[in-house]
Amino acid sequence: MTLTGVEVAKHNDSKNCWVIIHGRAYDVTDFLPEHPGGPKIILKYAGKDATEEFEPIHPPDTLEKYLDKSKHLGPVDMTTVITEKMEESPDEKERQQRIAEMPLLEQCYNLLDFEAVARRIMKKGAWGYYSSAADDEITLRENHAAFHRIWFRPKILVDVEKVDFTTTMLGTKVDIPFYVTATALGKLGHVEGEVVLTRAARKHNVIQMIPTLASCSFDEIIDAAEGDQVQWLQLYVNKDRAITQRIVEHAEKRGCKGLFITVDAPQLGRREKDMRSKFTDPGSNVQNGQQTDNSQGAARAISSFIDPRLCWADIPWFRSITKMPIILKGVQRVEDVLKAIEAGVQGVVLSNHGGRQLDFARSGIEVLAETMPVLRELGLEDKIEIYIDGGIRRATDIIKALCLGAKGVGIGRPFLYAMSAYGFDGVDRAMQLLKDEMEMNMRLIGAASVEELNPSLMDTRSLFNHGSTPADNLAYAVYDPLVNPAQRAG
Ligand SMILES: Cc1cc2c(cc1C)[n+](S(=O)(=O)[O-])c1c(=O)[nH]c(=O)nc-1n2C[C@H](O)[C@H](O)[C@H](O)COP(=O)(O)O
Repeated sequence: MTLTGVEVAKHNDSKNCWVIIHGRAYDVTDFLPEHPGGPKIILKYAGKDATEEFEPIHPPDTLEKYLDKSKHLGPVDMTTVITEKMEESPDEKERQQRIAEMPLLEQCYNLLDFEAVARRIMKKGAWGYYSSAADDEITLRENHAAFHRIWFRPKILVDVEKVDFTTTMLGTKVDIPFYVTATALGKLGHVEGEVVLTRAARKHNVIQMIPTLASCSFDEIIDAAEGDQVQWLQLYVNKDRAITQRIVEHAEKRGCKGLFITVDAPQLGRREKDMRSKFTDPGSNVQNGQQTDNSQGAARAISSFIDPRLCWADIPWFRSITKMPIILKGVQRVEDVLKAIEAGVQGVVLSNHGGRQLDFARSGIEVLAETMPVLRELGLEDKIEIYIDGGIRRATDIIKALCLGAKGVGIGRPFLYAMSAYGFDGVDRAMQLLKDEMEMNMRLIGAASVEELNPSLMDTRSLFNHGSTPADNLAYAVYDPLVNPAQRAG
């Protein structure tokens, strides 16, 4: 039986709450207290069409999987639904104007150009989620700044007519030593979400790491791959291990070639830009009488399932449930790299989650520089594949990582920004720019293949010296220079 918009609109409060998603009505009254994002955001759409808000945050099979069938109320005649077309706010009008004036794709010459465009044209909530990092975002900026403390010692008179920067990662041959790392909620930036990254990864023969918290369903992303395209799974371990086992076994069955267990997020970091952008709207009637839970940015809202008990004792269990190579993503000190080798995993990603977790964690490149000499001294450098991510924006950053001994690097935000601003063409251009930079810089450093990249090509003496810690933008923005009490009194 087809419902009308008027009928759905009658069920519009916390005692009786129906919503419309993709033209079908659902009774979510009983689900309100269980919603990881809190009841508030659902009640805002009680009795209305919630599709636009639902879409970027939830994979399409969410309601099928998690809402009892008895609550699926059937189709709604959408011609009878009164959509409150939010009168375009002045902000939205200005944003549309910036989109109309945005630079041509060809005017983006490097990965940071995409960030500049994305910042101007993305919706506040989406920009807040992608760009945010933990606390004062010092580590976010350190990730990029650390590369600027490493200088090259290039060789000359080397025949570099032919430069080959292909390599292998976990046994897969790739065109260039980077992969698309896991970044959640792809549909915040682009209506198609993560499958855009899948198509670009295929075109450039690089690997995509599929996030647990993708907007697209896992199977959609797998199905978007073609031929022998390789994908890895990034896993947030669920408190309910049976769910985790199901996810891992399904990923292996669907052909994933690596299990990247995220180990730096027993709780998601406090990302204030993300939190702020959740409450830029002038508030809504649903806050009346509701304890406003403003601790929820998108991150907190979608991550309450993550298990903070995850520990080294769990690794044998993971090895028992899958044949996929296991990589620990988010390792931040050499002692844990040694433990990872002992635990028998195949790799680590030296990473601080793009600065989104522990602020003042060191950059992946610095931890790499700490790690490799120790592994070489112990004769362990071939026992495990080492990756890094965080702040990689130039091919010279990739080359520095490989010179220090990394197998490859993960890149996150740049591809999100390129996708959000220009869709597939943006990601395609971003990857091609890196390939062009890689070819040029390998020639200029005097290396014809990745095998020739080694520590002697660099001067890393300043790398460990944090004298130039990134400016503390937030504190300086609010810092009150009036130090003399008399002045204050004035
Ligand atoms: C930018 C970004 C990064 C996220 C990310 C979402 C965004 C928008 N998310 S998060 O919401 O939970 O934090 C994930 C995630 O799902 N899982 C994960 O392992 N890393 C996550 N990361 C971290 C990512 O995998 C890389 O470690 C990080 O992005 C590398 O730094 P750059 O962005 O500077 O390349």
